[in-house]
Amino acid sequence: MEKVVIVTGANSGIGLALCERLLVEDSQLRLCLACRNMQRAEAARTALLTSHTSAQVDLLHLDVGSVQSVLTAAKDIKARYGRIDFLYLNAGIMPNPQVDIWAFFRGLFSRNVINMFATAEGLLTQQDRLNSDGLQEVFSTNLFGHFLLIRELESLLCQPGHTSRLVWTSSSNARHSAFSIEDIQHRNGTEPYSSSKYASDLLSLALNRHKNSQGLFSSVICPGLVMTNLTYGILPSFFWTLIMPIMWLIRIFTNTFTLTPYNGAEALHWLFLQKPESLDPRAKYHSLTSGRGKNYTEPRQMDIDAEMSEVLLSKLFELEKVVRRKLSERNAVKEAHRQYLSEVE
Ligand SMILES: NC(=O)C1=CN([C@@H]2O[C@H](COP(=O)(O)OP(=O)(O)OC[C@H]3O[C@@H](n4cnc5c(N)ncnc54)[C@H](OP(=O)(O)O)[C@@H]3O)[C@@H](O)[C@H]2O)C=CC1
Ligand SMILES: CC(C)CCC[C@@H](C)[C@H]1CC[C@H]2C3=C(CC[C@]12C)[C@@]1(C)CCC(=O)[C@@H](C)[C@@H]1CC3
Repeated sequence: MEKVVIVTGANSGIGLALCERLLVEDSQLRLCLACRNMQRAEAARTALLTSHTSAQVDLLHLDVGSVQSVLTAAKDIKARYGRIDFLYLNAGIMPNPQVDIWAFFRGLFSRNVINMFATAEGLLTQQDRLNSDGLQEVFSTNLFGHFLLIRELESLLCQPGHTSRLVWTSSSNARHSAFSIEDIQHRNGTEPYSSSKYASDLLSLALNRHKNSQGLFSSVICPGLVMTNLTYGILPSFFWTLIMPIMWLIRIFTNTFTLTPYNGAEALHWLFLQKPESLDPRAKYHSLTSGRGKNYTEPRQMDIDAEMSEVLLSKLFELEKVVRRKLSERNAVKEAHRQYLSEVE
């Protein structure tokens, strides 16, 4: 039977490259591009169908940063598909990034230079804001929207006799010190991206502990540094093009500069081919590219703590309750308003 694969944030960058690679791997796939921007999603679908004319590529509207959109999309998925084989939780944002130039030059002449290029530790901050659900936007997009989606799809993801897989596009920028269990949304810090990615690493561990027995397996990957809209938000694309020879040079010292979306999707593609029982729930799977341009995947142990992952999970359940209650109150007010208008008209 054909596999059902859903990819969030599939209209560009690593998500789109993954879709292309998956169709090369298995042309019988039922591939669903779950995207916020439908115009870009349509363009991505057209591009995929140009090289895979008989492929089944569906589109689904999903804004992971909106609770209402996640609930509607999940309903749609349940109506369309009888099963889910892979759910790639790839959509992500890094708004208003700022590079600390002085820290960069200090790092350049320190012993920590390779780690700095691989993780951007101490180099990057972002400015976050509240979204219309009253949640921090980065937390909501990179983590909570995906969590809610999983919760809504539990009946499909945990079917007896069937294995389903979750794959998170995390980052080597995920850092314990950027995350606080007292402030899971990162309201009070300047590294919401790092915090949200660390939270996805924790959540994946907790999901494995609770859901493996029901046939649901979760993994996290880091695609390395890839030239996409996300990185063009850090430095303009012409600048990246200008320093490309330097980037190729750096690749000799660190294999984390994967640079192209195709290379960055390596670990996502590799996981598609693995048996879930053979995977380590405490490992992050890194897409790596050698100086000679060879792609490979390498597991590296994550700095995560099981106890903290349990606390995070219970906090997410709490927040889910609050968010659902707020949404139903908001919808009730909207409905009352609609009824009032229809009566006075
Ligand atoms: N590029 C890099 O170096 C690295 C990237 N990553 C991660 O890889 C993932 C993919 O990013 P990348 O390909 O680089 O960047 P892109 O900006 O190209 O892709 C991000 C995708 O996420 C989508 N997206 C953003 N917000 C939402 C939302 N609210 N709802 C639905 N979709 C949304 C975007 O859609 P839209 O067109 O609507 O904006 C886009 O399709 C992210 O999770 C990122 O954090 C991790 C490590 C390194
Ligand atoms: C290489 C150039 C001469 C100078 C570039 C300096 C910085 C802008 C980059 C150095 C390390 C990079 C990096 C990321 C962004 C750009 C840098 C800070 C990421 C944080 C992008 C998103 C991720 O998730 C990480 C895996 C990247 C880690 C490295």
